[in-house]
Parts: sequence; C-alpha cells; structure tokens
Amino acid sequence: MLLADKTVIITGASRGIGRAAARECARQGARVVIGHSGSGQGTEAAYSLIEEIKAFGGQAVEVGGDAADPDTGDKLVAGAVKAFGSVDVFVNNAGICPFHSFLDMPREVYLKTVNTNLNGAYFAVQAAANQMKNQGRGGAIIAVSSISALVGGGMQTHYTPTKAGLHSLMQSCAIALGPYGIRCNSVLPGTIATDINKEDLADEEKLAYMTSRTPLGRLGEPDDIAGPIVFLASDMARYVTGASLLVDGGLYVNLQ
Ligand SMILES: NC(=O)C1=CN([C@@H]2O[C@H](COP(=O)(O)OP(=O)(O)OC[C@H]3O[C@@H](n4cnc5c(N)ncnc54)[C@H](O)[C@@H]3O)[C@@H](O)[C@H]2O)C=CC1
Ligand SMILES: C[C@H](O)[C@@H]1OC(=O)[C@H](O)[C@@H]1O
Repeated sequence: MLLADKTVIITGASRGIGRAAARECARQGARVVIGHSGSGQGTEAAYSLIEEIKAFGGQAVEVGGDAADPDTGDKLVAGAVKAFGSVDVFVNNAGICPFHSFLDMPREVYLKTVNTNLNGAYFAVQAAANQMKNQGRGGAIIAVSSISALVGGGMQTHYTPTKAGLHSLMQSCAIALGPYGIRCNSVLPGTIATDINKEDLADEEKLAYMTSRTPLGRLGEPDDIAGPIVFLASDMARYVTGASLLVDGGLYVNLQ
C-alpha cells in the first residue's frame, strides 16, 4: 500500500474529486481526515464516506469548517493530530467556480471565490506545513489547481487567477519548505464531471464541445484524479517537488 502509516488531510472531501481522493488514499492505507464545509449536507456526506472507508477496513474522521476562513487549516490540523497523532500529507482541494461574465462580476462573487479557493488555502497550507516541520520527518502538500492555471475562461475571470495562484503557491512553498523535507506539488485537472460544472455542462452543446476537444474522447471522472494525488502523496514521488501534473485527457495540448 502506497500510503501505509500516513495521515492525509483532504479539504472538500465530501464529494467530487476530494471524495474520490480520500477513498483512494484510505485504500492505500492512509488514515484520512475528511475536510468538509460543515453545512448539513457536507456533514452528512462526510459521515457516509467514513462508513464507506470503514467498510473496507480503513480509518477516517471528519472535520467541518469553511475553507475561506483562515482558521480552518488550524482546525483540520488539530483534528488530525487529535485523531491520529500527526499530519503527513495535506491536499488542498476545496473550491468553487460560480460561472459569471466579467464586465458585471459582482464583488461578492469575486471575493467569495478568491477567499475560498486561494486565501483560505494559503493559511491551511501554512498550518499543515508548521505541523510537518514540528514533526521533523517531512511531508507532502498537494494543491488541486487546474488546467485553468494555464489557460483562460471568459466566464471564469474570478476563478482562473485562484488556480494560477495555487500553482504558484506550490512552486514557492517547494522552495520555502524543501529544507524541511516537505514536498509541494500541484495537480491540474482538465474538465472532470462533478457538481462544480453540472449546470454548465447541462448545456448539451457545451458538453459535446468539451468532449470533442479532449483527445481521450471523454470528460474526466473524479477517480481519474485520485491516482495522481496518491502518487504525489506517496514516497514514489520522493524527489518530486515544485512540479505540476496535468491530468486532462490531453485537453491542453489539443490546438488543432
Ligand atoms: N471538476 C473539474 O472540472 C475541475 C475541478 N477542479 C478543482 O477541483 C476541486 C474540487 O472540485 P470538484 O470535485 O470538481 O467539485 P465539487 O463541487 O464536487 O467539490 C467541491 C468541494 O469543495 C467543497 N467546498 C466548496 N466551498 C467550500 C467552503 N467554503 N468550505 C469548505 N468546503 C468547501 C465542497 O463542499 C465540495 O466538497 C476544486 O478546487 C476545483 O476548482 C480543477 C479542475 C477541474
Ligand atoms: C468548473 C470547470 O468546468 C472546470 O474547472 C476547471 O478548473 C476547469 O476550468 C474545468 O473546465
């Protein structure tokens, strides 16, 4: 098992990519902390994931908290230490993408997106890194960035900068935390069918267009991202830091 004896925190783990990653980390032997929004639905989904994980003999606990709140990272770390005694891997996954045009972008939509996707993440990464530094045996931090760190989106002008920011944060943290043996990398998913884009992809034309642009001929599924996250979390990636792993079915390179 690739993650035996490691404690992994994953934010936004109640559904979508985070849920698939949490399940796969647990399958690979990790003790998992399921970060979720703390809302009724998030809590319910987190408990159902704990049951799923326990059913195959894995270990998991849940911690609720708004990803936009700078204190949530400390809460997640405290929950991990209380339940399992350590933090070895931190996966920053929680995020939102409320599609909206640029010229009339409401300030609150912009600020909520940046606070949820980037500002909260900064302090959560800092909290996890301090815990790892104090433990003295290194660790791995993974940001779920996006193909959108590299390319634009006319209805995503508030979102793409947050994904570029996470990618950049991992590059800088790789330098800042390398001396402590803490590796920092990002995963850049292409278009993965989840709740975040359910409404956008309900438009059949858009769905067909996005699928046709993907050389592998289909949109991604959350499980397509779980393996790359496990790899970067594991000792198989022990010399990988400051890297970004594009997981997009070939979407990015498909110019013509
Ligand atoms: N689905 C896609 O095509 C892609 C998704 N991503 C990124 O993957 C990450 C996961 O998204 P998906 O699984 O696709 O969508 P999703 O909507 O299924 O999952 C998002 C998760 O983040 C959590 N979350 C949202 N706001 C939160 C808050 N304020 N506090 C705590 N938790 C909060 C949700 O509860 C949920 O668990 C996001 O960061 C997204 O930007 C990146 C590239 C492509
Ligand atoms: C929400 C989008 O459909 C999805 O998220 C991203 O980061 C990419 O832009 C994907 O298309």
